[in-house]
Amino acid sequence: MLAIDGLVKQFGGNTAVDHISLDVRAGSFFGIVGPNGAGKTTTLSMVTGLLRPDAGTVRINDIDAWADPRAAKRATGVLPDRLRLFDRLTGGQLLSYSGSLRGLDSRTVRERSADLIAAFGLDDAIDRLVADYSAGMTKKIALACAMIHAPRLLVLDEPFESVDPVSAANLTDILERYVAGGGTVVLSSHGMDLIERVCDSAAIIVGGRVLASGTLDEVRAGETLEDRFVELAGGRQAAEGMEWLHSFSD
Ligand SMILES: Nc1ncnc2c1ncn2[C@@H]1O[C@H](COP(=O)(O)OP(=O)(O)OP(=O)(O)O)[C@@H](O)[C@H]1O
Repeated sequence: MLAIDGLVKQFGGNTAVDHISLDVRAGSFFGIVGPNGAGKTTTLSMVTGLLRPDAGTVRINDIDAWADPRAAKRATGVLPDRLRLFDRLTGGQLLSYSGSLRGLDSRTVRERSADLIAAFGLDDAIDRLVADYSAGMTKKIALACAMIHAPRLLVLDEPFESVDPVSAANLTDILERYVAGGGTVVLSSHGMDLIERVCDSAAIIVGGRVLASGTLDEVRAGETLEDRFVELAGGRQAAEGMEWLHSFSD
């Protein structure tokens, strides 16, 4: 469903993504983990057409995403990092707008919006401006907008950040049903437990490179995902120094 081959991105002298290759099969729930600054957002931005790669290819459903971006975008729903939404619209208006942009007729938009609003538990918020939403509610409306055109692939950059546990469980449920129906999810997250619970495959990215990828069991290699992650990311750092922090200001 998604084939990433030899992706490279440099910012000045810094290689943020260093020949990343990943294969995500259709119907997979794929988690990407990595320390801060590992290159996860940069990789996902190149997958979704938001950032041009210096080298490498991205194929979505056998479409070269950079040679035929329109076709690739039709197949993809995206929740980018640091998302800027048209937040002077209400949640309902934003959903309609997203549906229209995707070429859906108004009846389909109405029907799907109603389903999404119910599924995401946004009934009470739908007539309020998105600018007034909490961070978690903003994630939910953005995810609903990403799903309205029924894409084959969902690419979600930290979808659970700021989302409360009940909503996260609800959101996981929605995504699991989407995958059970043949959809494919690729998400990045710092939530190891969550990835272990919901994903069937994963990749650990450190320093712009894939250090492990495959089924969850292959990546864990007999450990917990968190232990394997910490090991590959260079181990835990002993918190030394900063004795001044115990001197307290008063
Ligand atoms: N627009 C940019 N200009 C310059 N450097 C950038 C830019 N975007 C990302 N970088 C750098 O590229 C590297 C990878 O960043 P990226 O945002 O992809 O990491 P990440 O794995 O998503 O991190 P986090 O878990 O903290 O979100 C970092 O060193 C970052 O400073």
